[in-house]
Amino acid sequence: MTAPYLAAEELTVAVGGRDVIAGVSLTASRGQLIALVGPNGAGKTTLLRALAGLLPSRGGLTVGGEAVTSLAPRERAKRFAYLPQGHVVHWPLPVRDVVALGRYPHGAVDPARLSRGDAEAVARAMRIADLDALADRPVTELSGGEKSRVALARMLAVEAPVVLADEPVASLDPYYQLEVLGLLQRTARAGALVVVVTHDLGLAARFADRVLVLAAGRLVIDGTPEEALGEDPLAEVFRITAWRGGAADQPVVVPWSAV
Ligand SMILES: Nc1ncnc2c1ncn2[C@@H]1O[C@H](COP(=O)(O)OP(=O)(O)OP(=O)(O)O)[C@@H](O)[C@H]1O
Repeated sequence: MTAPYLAAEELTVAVGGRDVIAGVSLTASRGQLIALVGPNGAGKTTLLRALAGLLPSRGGLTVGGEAVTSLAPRERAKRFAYLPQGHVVHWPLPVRDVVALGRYPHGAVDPARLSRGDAEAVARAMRIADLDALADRPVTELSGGEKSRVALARMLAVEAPVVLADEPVASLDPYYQLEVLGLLQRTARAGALVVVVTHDLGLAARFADRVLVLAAGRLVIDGTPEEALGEDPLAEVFRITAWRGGAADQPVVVPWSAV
């Protein structure tokens, strides 16, 4: 196992006067795809934002051995690529220019005048997200799923060591759900630490190396998909039963009934 790249020690996040995240400790290495799961309101988005230094927190938080709070905003934006939930762009910019916004932390302020390195990163992200055919279309005219892929490509264009994606497949059809999880898995295999928030326990089981289960702001399970999505955690945390099996050496979890 490679050395931890991201470390949180007793991380606590207060929102609206109460601790929404309470004493979360974890370490994570580059090369891993981690699924962050939990019921509605458990604190997944809050934890993801806090890990990127987008929310003030108490406790320890380091990235690459440095305190996240010690990093200048631009340096933080280079270390953490963050895909917010339900991301929308309201300006009718061409898809390619929206993806180029991902190079802003690297100093690219004008999509029409990208350096060669920035242009190559944008082209890589567009290709990975299967957007070449949409490159010149105004982003406002795309379908919800197409917009999601643009947001994903913008995030990938950062080429950051840590990728934090909040429900990246929520509005995608099954083909692109599998494609996007597959590409995030390849991004992890290429050396990034990828954390994905999802309600799709089947995709979490199928693609994640490790699953973090959050309940009422606490990290209650940190384990393999088999451990984290076993019968007891599903009943106690998610209040469901599931059909569990395996295919091609991968765990299969199909939510079955509410308990
Ligand atoms: N700005 C805010 N002010 C007050 N409370 C907030 C704020 N943002 C989040 N919360 C509360 O913090 C808790 C965790 O919210 P969060 O969005 O992190 O949960 P989540 O696990 O991502 O939920 P979901 O699965 O529904 O997206 C919720 O109870 C929510 O009401």
